[in-house]
Amino acid sequence: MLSIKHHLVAYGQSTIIQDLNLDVKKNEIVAVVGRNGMGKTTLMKSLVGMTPTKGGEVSLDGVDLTRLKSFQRVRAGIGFVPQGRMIFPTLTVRENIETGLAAVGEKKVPEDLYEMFPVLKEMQNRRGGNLSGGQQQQLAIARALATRPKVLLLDEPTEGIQPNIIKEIAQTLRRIRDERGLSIVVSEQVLSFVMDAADRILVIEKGAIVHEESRAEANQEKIASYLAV
Ligand SMILES: Nc1ncnc2c1ncn2[C@@H]1O[C@H](COP(=O)(O)OP(=O)(O)OP(=O)(O)O)[C@@H](O)[C@H]1O
Repeated sequence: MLSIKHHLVAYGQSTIIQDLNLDVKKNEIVAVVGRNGMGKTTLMKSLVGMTPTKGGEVSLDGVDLTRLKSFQRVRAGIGFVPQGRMIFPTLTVRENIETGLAAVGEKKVPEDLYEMFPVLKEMQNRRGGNLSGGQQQQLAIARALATRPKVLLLDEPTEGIQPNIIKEIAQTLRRIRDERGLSIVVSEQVLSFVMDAADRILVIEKGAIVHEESRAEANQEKIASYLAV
């Protein structure tokens, strides 16, 4: 499905992602966990083409993305929910989703997206900035799903979200996976969320995967030790 080989990302002289290898299977939810500054955002941005890569190969369903620009990667099936959600606060909910549709040349918000997020239908004419944090996260996910991705990337989706809503986001991700049959890669620091949402957990340190476990067999203490400051 998503195949990342010898991935290398650097800002100038400083290498941030070092020879990272990862295969994500169809229908799999993979969490990449790590402390602040370990390279999670850089990894996500480089996969969607917002940060240039220095080496390696990225392919999706056998299509080589390595040399594609961001909009081409989105058309090839990469969906992205950025850190901080980055919804457009002065646009309405519907207009926010439409910005995602524009990326793939469509206009009308598909009804199945509103079925998945009924609150967004109710609030479709409200400004995005007036939604709660959890609702904004749903909006950012809906905007990304509007491009009909094969793999959805989410960068720290629980950041700034109330603890009781964090559980809902985990359920939403599993529901999206079950209903849409896509793969998900999510970067995180909140271990409880990862244990709710992911099938496989990878620990990133200084841009390299240093530990990997399936959720079913995960040693939470060990993973927590990587997250401790
Ligand atoms: N545009 C940039 N230019 C130079 N260095 C950068 C740039 N963006 C990030 N870095 C550096 O790259 C490293 C990894 O940062 P990154 O944001 O990917 O980490 P992160 O794991 O996502 O952390 P956070 O949880 O704080 O977002 C850090 O040392 C950071 O200072």
